[in-house]
Amino acid sequence: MIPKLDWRRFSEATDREGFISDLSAAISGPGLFRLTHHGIDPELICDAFTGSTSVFDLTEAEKRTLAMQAGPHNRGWARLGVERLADGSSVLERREAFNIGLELPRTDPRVATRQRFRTQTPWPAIPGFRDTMLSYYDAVLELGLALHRAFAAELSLAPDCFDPLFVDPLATLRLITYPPGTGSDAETGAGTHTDFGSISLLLTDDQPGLQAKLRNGDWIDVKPDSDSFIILLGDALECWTGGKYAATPHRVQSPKHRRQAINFYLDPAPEASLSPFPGFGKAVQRPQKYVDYLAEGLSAAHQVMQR
Ligand SMILES: O=C(O)CCC(=O)C(=O)O
Ligand SMILES: [Fe+2]
Repeated sequence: MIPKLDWRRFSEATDREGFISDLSAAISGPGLFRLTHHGIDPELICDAFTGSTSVFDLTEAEKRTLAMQAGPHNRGWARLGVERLADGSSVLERREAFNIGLELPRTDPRVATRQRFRTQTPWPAIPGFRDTMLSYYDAVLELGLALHRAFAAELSLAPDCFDPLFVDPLATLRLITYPPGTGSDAETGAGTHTDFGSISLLLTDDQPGLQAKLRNGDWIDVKPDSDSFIILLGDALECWTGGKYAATPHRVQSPKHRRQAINFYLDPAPEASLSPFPGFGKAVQRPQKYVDYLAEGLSAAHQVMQR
C-alpha cells in the first residue's frame, strides 16, 4: 500500500503533527507516497497533458529541430531509445521525452556563456505550449519546495534549511510518452533506477506501467491516480540526510497502450553540495557539487545519444 498524504494538513496547518507523523512512516516504510489535495489547478494539469500529446504528435522532422544535444544540456526532445536509465543493462528503453528547464532570459550570463544545463528550452511552435508548461513548472516547483518545509520539520531542522540548496535550481519538467510494447523481453519502458535530484513529483495518465521497489525488496505496481502526485525520493535527498531518506528505486514496464507521464524532477542548484547535513551521518556520495553528479549520471544515461 502506498500511503496517501493530504497536503492541506500541512499547508493549511490543520494537522501539521499528524502530517509529519504520516510522512515519517511513509519515508521509513515504503519509501514513497501519494500527495493528495495538492492545490495544483486540474485545468492546468489537463492543459499540460494536452500540450504533451501535441509535442509528441509533431512530425519527426519537426521534433528533430527540438532535439536534445548530447553534452549533456538536458533540454528538448529525446527520441525513442536514446536514453538508458538502468545501469549496465542492454535492454532497450522505449520512450520519447521532452525536457523543460528553468526559463532564464537569453541575456542571463549563465545562458550567454553556455553554462552546463543553462541552455534555454527549444520551444515548439504550438500555440500556448510554452505558457502552459512554464505555469505548470512554476506551480509544481513551489509545491515541491513547500514540501521540503515538511521534510525539514520531520528531520527536526530549521524550516528554511533547504532553501539555499534550491536557488535557481536545475529542476526539470519532463514530458514522457511510451509507445505500446511489442511484447519482446529485450525492451522495457524505463529500466530500474533512482532519480538524481531531491524528489520527483509524478503524474501519469490512466495507463499502468510504473513500479516501485519497497524497502523490503518487494516490487509493487504504482497504479495511476489522477488526483494525486506520486512522490519519489531521489539521490540528492538521500545524500543530505545521510541515507535516512533513501532514494526510491523504480522502473516502467512497456504499456499495452500509449502511456503518458508528466514528471517534475526537483533537482537542486548546480552548486549544491551532496554532503550530509551536520549530524546526519556518513557521506553517501563522494563530496561533489550537484551539477557534476547530474552531468555524470546523464552522460551515462545518454551514451546511446552520443553514438
Ligand atoms: O513514466 C514514469 O512514470 C516514470 C519515468 C521515470 O522514472 C523517469 O523518467 O525518471
Ligand atoms: Fe525515474
